[in-house]
Amino acid sequence: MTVEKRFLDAKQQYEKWGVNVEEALQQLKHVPISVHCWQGDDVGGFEVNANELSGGIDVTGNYPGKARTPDELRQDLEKALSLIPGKHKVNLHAIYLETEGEVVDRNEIEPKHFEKWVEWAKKVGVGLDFNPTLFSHPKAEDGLTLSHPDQEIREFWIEHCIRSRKIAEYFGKELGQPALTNIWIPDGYKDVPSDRLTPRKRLKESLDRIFAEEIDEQYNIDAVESKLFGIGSEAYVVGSHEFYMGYALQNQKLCLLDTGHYHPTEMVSNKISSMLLFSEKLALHVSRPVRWDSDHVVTLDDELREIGLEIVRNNALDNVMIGLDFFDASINRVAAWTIGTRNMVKSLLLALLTPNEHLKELQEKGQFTERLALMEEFKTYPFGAIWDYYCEQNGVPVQESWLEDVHVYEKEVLSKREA
Ligand SMILES: C[C@H](O)[C@H](O)[C@@H](O)C(=O)CO
Ligand SMILES: [Mn+2]
Repeated sequence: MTVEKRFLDAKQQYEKWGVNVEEALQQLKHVPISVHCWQGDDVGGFEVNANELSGGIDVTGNYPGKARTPDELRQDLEKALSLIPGKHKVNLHAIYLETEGEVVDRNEIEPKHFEKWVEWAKKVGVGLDFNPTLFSHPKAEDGLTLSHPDQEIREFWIEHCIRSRKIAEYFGKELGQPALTNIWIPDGYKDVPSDRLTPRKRLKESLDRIFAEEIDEQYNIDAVESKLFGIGSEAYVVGSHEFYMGYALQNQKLCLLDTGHYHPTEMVSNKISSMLLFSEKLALHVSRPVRWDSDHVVTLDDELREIGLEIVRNNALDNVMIGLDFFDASINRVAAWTIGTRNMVKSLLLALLTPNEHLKELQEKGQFTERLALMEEFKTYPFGAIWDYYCEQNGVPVQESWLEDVHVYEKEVLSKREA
């Protein structure tokens, strides 16, 4: 049976519930997922004086063929994007600058260092997002940056972040869509602090300095990313969820929720409706924590499906900036991007195909038996036939056939890269 025939049969089953399938597919095409470049080279970057990965994050595995240069990383990203339906964005970190061999420190970065990324983005038709990199640097080695007691170190990182926003503004102007500048810092303490307030006061002052210049949101949108703990900051993180939720609300910035940055039973999906009641937009780093903030490749698990449902139920496809954040070096890195991003798109499609208004009515009427029964039955509705058609319509491989493309790419390209 052809993809289209299966699609038409499945479409009828959803239409029975008033779902407009064609409209859902059209909506989905316009939801960009921000694909994180750092999965492609294990968060290494291209600084001339590159440092070991730090900041309490970790990459495990040594699968051969990782990108070693900007051109290789862009080549790998292009391959992955060719296997993912829809038009997306690529998320860069400051350490992915290109300086023609010149040593450029974090407080010296400029838009010109990202010109090749912009040229590439125009060529492949993607938007760009940006992140200042406040880790993997000598001035971050004691695990404090924007909240550091040493003002000189704070000034260094404040300058880095100020420059990062200007680079994002450059992306926005060049590419005709706003770039998200997301600030995450590793600041915290391994053991129980004697003073939780003072570092947070310093962080607030630093952020106020960083955001002092108003930048038009048609070019740059600011986000701040919270965290619960990291390796070496198990007892206390300066930029906690409460800190950034308050700071974002008070300063009209986006709070960025990373799904690996909360207690294991605390679900980001459960936070979205509350956050959107008080702020117009929010940002996500969709990841998969296994035992800790392990940054596993995103799978189509219950939490991912619930995140998709919350975004759609809250009519927030234009208000939630969806980024991915995982780095797995134990598998083919192009496959990792492909699996994680296709799953994020699947999650949104599953939500768009759900008769959400009907389910809301059942809840309002207290018909909890029907609510539960239907939510469970919809899980086995023929979603796959719709997804396969969406992939075919968008010119990307259907079902697992993309894996063969990755195998060929690995044989012809990745395997030829010496470590
Ligand atoms: C590389 C990213 O900045 C990093 O993963 C950050 O987003 C984070 O989630 C740290 O745990
Ligand atoms: Mn993150």
